[in-house]
Amino acid sequence: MVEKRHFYLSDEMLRESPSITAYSSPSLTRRQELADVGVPELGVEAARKAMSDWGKQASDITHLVASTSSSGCMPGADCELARLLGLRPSTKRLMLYQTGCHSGCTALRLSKDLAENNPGARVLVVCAEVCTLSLRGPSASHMGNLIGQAILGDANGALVVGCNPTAEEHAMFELVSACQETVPGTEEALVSKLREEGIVYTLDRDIPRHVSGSVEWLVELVLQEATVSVPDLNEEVFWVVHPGGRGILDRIESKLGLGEKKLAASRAVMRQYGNTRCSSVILVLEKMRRMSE
Ligand SMILES: CC(C)(COP(=O)(O)OP(=O)(O)OC[C@H]1O[C@@H](n2cnc3c(N)ncnc32)[C@H](O)[C@@H]1OP(=O)(O)O)[C@@H](O)C(=O)NCCC(=O)NCCSC(=O)CC(=O)O
Repeated sequence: MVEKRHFYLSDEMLRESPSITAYSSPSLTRRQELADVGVPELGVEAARKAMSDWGKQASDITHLVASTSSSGCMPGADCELARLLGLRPSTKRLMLYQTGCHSGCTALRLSKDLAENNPGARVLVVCAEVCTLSLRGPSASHMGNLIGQAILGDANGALVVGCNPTAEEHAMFELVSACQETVPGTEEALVSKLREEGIVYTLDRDIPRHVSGSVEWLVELVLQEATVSVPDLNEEVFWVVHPGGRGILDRIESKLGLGEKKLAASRAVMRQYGNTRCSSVILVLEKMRRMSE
């Protein structure tokens, strides 16, 4: 289902750093050097587009929530993003490192709380991913790694979150409610470890089954928390689902009995970019927005 992916790492960079394309070779320093530059460099492009869409100035941003699983350093990518964007030094920054694919939703959830609890706040959310820490060659004994190498790609997404839009602001989505649930017994399903050879992750073959096994009660819970009644999950509901993998989307669709067009935005992003971890959800929101237009 993945037809195209985009990578920050060029052929030249890979040839210069063969330790990155080996399955296991000490390479953390080189990987981190590339991520130190790549994450803010690409994140800033997404942020500039989101801010120009929003139509206001960098000085109007009060908070910055940045997320990536591609790096880890201090001062963090948030600091460099703020500098490159010309945000005010008093901008309140929050950096989310190594929080995985669900971090796009985590960033949205946090930005909602920040916007609702700080009158006039305008929160810039930047989700930036480059595969510099996790790209590696195959190993016959590590299928979960190979699956990840086959579906993950690089992409960056950004948006501005606030409450009570002014006359010049045009809100595109409303964050009605946000929640997080930990599904018991899935702690070992997706594991990512930072080692001398970079990030080594393992995707369990049962991930699609775990997701589809809990999606019904999770959707019920979300609707309950949002105090929204949805008699038919196909009617008047738009679905923005993290494109984790084709198997995951297929199983969610069949478990919830969704019509084939309901996950079209997620499938389009999967086709054009692959699974881009925390930025995926912003890409799907953007796709949904364009499809709705
Ligand atoms: C990769 C796929 C598209 C392949 O789908 P297919 O229908 O082509 O094939 P399939 O599922 O039947 O799998 C083919 C064979 O590979 C095996 N297989 C599949 N996944 C495996 C894994 N992770 N580890 C070991 N083996 C695996 C299957 O058991 C099967 O073996 P046999 O033939 O012996 O039966 C799908 O399996 C999928 O979407 N998987 C989920 C990918 C995933 O984990 N995404 C989450 C990414 S992380 C993320 O999004 C969050 C984060 O990072 O935080």
